[in-house]
Amino acid sequence: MIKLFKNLKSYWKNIVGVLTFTMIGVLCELFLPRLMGNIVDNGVVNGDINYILKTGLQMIIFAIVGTSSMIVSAYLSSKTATGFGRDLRRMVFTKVEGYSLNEMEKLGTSSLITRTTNDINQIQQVAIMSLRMMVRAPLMLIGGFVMAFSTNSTLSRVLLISGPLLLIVIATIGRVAFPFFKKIQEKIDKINKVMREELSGIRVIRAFNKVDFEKKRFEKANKDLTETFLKVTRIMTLVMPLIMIILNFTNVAVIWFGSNLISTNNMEVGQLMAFIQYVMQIMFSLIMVSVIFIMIPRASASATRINEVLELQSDIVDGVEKLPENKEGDILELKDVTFNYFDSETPAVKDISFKVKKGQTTAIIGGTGSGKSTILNLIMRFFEPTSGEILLNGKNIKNISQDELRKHFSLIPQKTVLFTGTIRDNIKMGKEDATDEEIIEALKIAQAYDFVQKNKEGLDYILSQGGKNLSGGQKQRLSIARAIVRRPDFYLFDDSFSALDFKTDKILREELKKVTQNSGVLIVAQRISTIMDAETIVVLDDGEIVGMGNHKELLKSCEVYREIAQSQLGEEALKDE
Ligand SMILES: Nc1ncnc2c1ncn2[C@@H]1O[C@H](COP(=O)(O)OP(=O)(O)OP(=O)(O)O)[C@@H](O)[C@H]1O
Repeated sequence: MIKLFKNLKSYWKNIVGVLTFTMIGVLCELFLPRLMGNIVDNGVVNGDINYILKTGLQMIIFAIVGTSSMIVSAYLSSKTATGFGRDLRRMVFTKVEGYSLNEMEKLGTSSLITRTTNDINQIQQVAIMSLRMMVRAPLMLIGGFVMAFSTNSTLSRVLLISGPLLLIVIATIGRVAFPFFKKIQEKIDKINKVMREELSGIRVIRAFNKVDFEKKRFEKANKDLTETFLKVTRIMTLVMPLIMIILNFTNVAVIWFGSNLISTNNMEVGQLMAFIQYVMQIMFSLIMVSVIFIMIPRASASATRINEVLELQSDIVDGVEKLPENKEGDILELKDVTFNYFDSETPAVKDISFKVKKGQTTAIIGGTGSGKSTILNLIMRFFEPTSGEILLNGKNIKNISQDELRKHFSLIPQKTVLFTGTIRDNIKMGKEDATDEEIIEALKIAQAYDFVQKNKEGLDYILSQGGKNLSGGQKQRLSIARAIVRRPDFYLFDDSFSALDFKTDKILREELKKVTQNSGVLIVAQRISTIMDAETIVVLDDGEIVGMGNHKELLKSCEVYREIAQSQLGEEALKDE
């Protein structure tokens, strides 16, 4: 947690303010019992009204200054802690943005969300408490003790027993509770995960009548979290009664011994009253410390989880070299690329070598799970190849920055992702400064303009989260338009025509040809009709290339391709080839 708190450095002015105002506040509070004792011993006992009024006025001034200082200190500490929380959220977000998909999978989306929200909240709470209490409590403790000792040193011995006793009780309870706090955060992760799956998969869950099953799954996670909370709460409920017992016994002891001292004329009544207040201040400062100690274990479990995110080194490091100028005939080349997912021993793709030339279409075909999407993910550098290299214009993509690399590509992912906002906003993701004319042209090529035009809002039609107010095919066409508007050097289509009917698929590809003449096109497809015109077709089977060439060549040379073609086009169609 200390590591995280180092980020408070930029708030040093606020922190100095908190310390100063807390100090003033505490000093004022410490003087009040002394003044009250004086009123009793010197004013009340002697019947000196003037003294009472004068000292009373001093008490009012001390009270006003003390309270005002505490208000300023509370304001500054809240401002600092919330700013600190905002900084942490920003740091985590920026770090996660730089992760490769491997790291994302290692930590898990739900856990990353909990860490950015709930865990950072814990730290923020502790920061507020610490700023307010960490100065106030020790200052009050020491100041109270000094004042109590200076009021009556004999009676102060009572504090030497009750003070440490209180600390021992609090420390023991904190120690027992610590492991549970870590578990609580993990269980919140779990509940978030179930909730996320339930919400995103609600249609499938209902369609398969799995609502009860999901309910049970949620109940289980919920019960698990509740039980852990209960366990920790049971332990924590011991804190207050134990503190109160010690506090009350201390008071009884102070009054008992104080009365004896008064009866032997070694103490005055006002002094005893002031002493009792100091005891209260000391004990309450110990309670404040205990509250922090109770919060620290949970926050420190959260801090560990946040540090895990901040310290996880991405296996993808930005290169610094510049990409050579684009020329006609620039190519993307994969050379003996092999890749294993982090939790898998067998490679998802193995020894992959092929080229994607500008002005040509290259296609990848293969059964499900044969590694087609993996190849596109490697080209976009979402993952780093385990071995082999990917070259763009002859330069290993490792050596250039990810921004620089991705500028040259438009990826049309298998699962369409659209964002909340207008159609215009979504298309502009491809090119920030795209004009309406460019957007409309892209929509026309992507065969999306007709349905966009049908809405009276046109480009201003607002898409709900994930584009849920559109059909699968409409979403896919918008995703294609977003890629087209960019006019990249390379288009990567990951099974991006699957939701289109055959006719639209055909027209779209014909239109596409007009704008991709100077670009390299890499198409991953299941449908042979989508890719049979490609200059080069790469046939994948179980992560390995089993054939490469054009349609005609592959029909002759590649058994796997022939089988796919046969199953999709029929024996008759193949006879004409
Ligand atoms: N994130 C992942 N973590 C672990 N293994 C994965 C991951 N994604 C894919 N795989 C595995 O890698 C292999 C290749 O997957 P990939 O998604 O590249 O196949 P694909 O050919 O695109 O399949 P499809 O046509 O069904 O989309 C599969 O065996 C799959 O189980």
